[in-house]
Amino acid sequence: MVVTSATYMEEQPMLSVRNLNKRYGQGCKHCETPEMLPVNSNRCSHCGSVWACIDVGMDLYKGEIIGIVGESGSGKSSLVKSLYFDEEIASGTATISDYKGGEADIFSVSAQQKRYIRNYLMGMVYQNPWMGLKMSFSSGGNIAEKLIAAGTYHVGNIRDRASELLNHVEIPISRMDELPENFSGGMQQRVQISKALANNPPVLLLDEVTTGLDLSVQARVLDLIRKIQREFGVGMIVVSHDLGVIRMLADRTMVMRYGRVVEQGLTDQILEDPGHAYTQQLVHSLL
Ligand SMILES: Nc1ncnc2c1ncn2[C@@H]1O[C@H](COP(=O)(O)OP(=O)(O)OP(=O)(O)O)[C@@H](O)[C@H]1O
Repeated sequence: MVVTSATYMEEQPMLSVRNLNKRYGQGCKHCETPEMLPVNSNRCSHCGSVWACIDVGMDLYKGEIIGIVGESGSGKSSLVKSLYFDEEIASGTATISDYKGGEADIFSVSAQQKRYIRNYLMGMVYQNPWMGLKMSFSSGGNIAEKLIAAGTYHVGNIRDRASELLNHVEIPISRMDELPENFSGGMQQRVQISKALANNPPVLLLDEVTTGLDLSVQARVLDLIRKIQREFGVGMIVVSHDLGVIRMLADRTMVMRYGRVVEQGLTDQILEDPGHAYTQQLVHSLL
């Protein structure tokens, strides 16, 4: 399944994903392929394996935000974690226009090339800041780690870039040498965002980044994400179970259930006039 929009059709997508399948567990003769499972489940009742993503496809264009919604366990996080190589996929392909002219399947390249892609071409912001930040490093040190991985070694340059990034996410420069452990949840998310942006990646993946934050703190992080989209033209995939977040951020939305994309389209259209019964249920639960 592929999300496209006439507005973007003339450009080359920054990120294209095709037929992505992700399974947790060894599988058995009853679940060798996801099609062998009933449509209303993605878990094998025989061996307990889960097909977390089934035949997922999308095209993400420059400066666009695609929202991914769905109830808990629908496969949203597995999708972005697979794209960031945190998880091994079972099958599928993905290309990035800034990588080898958009010709190479990023899932098939070497571990070293995957590290390159993670360092230069994609940034990831996790729901849990402990996954995205080293809490024993200062916030500046966290950004430095990402810069060093991409070949910036000059201390002065690193501090300048870290100051610029922290300033951008409204963390006082005076706190650059403090451990993020001592920061509030909203501040930790902003440090994570600055770290993810360190090497100007064209694609940013955000997994439930405002979940668990107070509403006012949440609003500030959402504003920041919008600002980054406007100023840097970064393409983003935003995972959220919260349709309010999706409404505010996403140009287009994919709705996932049991690992499959059940509906996709322009966000306004999906929220105003949901076609699939499951989306209708999600939208009505928000009202
Ligand atoms: N490490 C894992 N091992 C085994 N199964 C997993 C693992 N991670 C996720 N799953 C299963 O894969 C399916 C999809 O999980 P995933 O976390 O991607 O869903 P989600 O839509 O992001 O849910 P949530 O909103 O609760 O984070 C679920 O059935 C989940 O139990």
